[in-house]
Amino acid sequence: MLRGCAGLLRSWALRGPKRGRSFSSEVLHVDHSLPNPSWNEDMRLLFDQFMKKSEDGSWKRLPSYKCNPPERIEDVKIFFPDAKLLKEQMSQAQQFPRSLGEGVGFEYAMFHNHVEDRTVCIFQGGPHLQGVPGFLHGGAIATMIDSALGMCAILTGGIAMTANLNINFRRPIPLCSVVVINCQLDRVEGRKLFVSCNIRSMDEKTLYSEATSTFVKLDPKKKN
Ligand SMILES: CCCCC/C=C\C/C=C\C/C=C\C/C=C\CCCC(=O)SCCNC(=O)CCNC(=O)[C@H](O)C(C)(C)COP(=O)(O)OP(=O)(O)OC[C@H]1O[C@@H](n2cnc3c(N)ncnc32)[C@H](O)[C@@H]1OP(=O)(O)O
Repeated sequence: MLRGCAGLLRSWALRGPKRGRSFSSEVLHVDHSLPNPSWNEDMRLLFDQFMKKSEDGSWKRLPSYKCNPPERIEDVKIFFPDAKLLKEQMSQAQQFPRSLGEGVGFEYAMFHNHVEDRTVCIFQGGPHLQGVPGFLHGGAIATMIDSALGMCAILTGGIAMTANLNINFRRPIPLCSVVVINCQLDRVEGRKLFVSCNIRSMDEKTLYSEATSTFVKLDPKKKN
């Protein structure tokens, strides 16, 4: 199903990539987990359904930006005191899944349920994420899985990194279709957070992928 893809490519071709643009702080601090014109009907429908579920406070939409705010960078610096974070590099740094143009890469929104330790990510993979013609690249799928599982782990356990990620790709995901990544925290053992997820079609009939992962909470006593 390539619904919406042609239109996206057309608008990308018409506008062209914004070459050499320096990002203003306004652009960098836009919340990208809100609907934009590239979202197709399915994506909007799911978004609205989860916003409805968020009304009683059980689910919370997770805002998402191209750049981490300074306080987040400070949080992480505690664990990497010797890291040479060059000012110039840091000023250009962006969250990988937010680094592509609107509609052509990773379009997603995440919602978290603190009581159930679950994170849901609705994901529309754009035309620049192609692997086998017409389908998403496995690396793009892995990126979204890692990001969604990462949020699930970090929101429960604090700052942690992916130590291990196992994915079974069961069915190819059509480019520009909308899928749902359902993540859950399975258990915690010391600093290890065991999380898992599946990726399903909107109607839940197709199981595209399943994954399990171990995140390890960073230890401030260790010099990373
Ligand atoms: C990721 C930074 C998050 C920053 C958060 C900040 C702000 C939040 C804002 C936005 C969030 C944005 C994104 C979040 C979403 C996505 C996150 C993406 C995450 C990544 O994309 S991240 C990149 C890839 N990731 C790495 O680059 C890790 C490289 N790696 C290491 O840095 C170390 O390896 C580390 C730290 C993992 C562990 O090192 P360590 O020295 O602290 O711990 P140690 O080795 O002692 O192990 C302690 C216990 O974990 C067990 N253990 C260790 N390794 C294991 C493995 N592979 N499999 C199974 N179990 C394992 C041991 O067996 C022991 O278990 P036990 O205690 O039972 O003996």
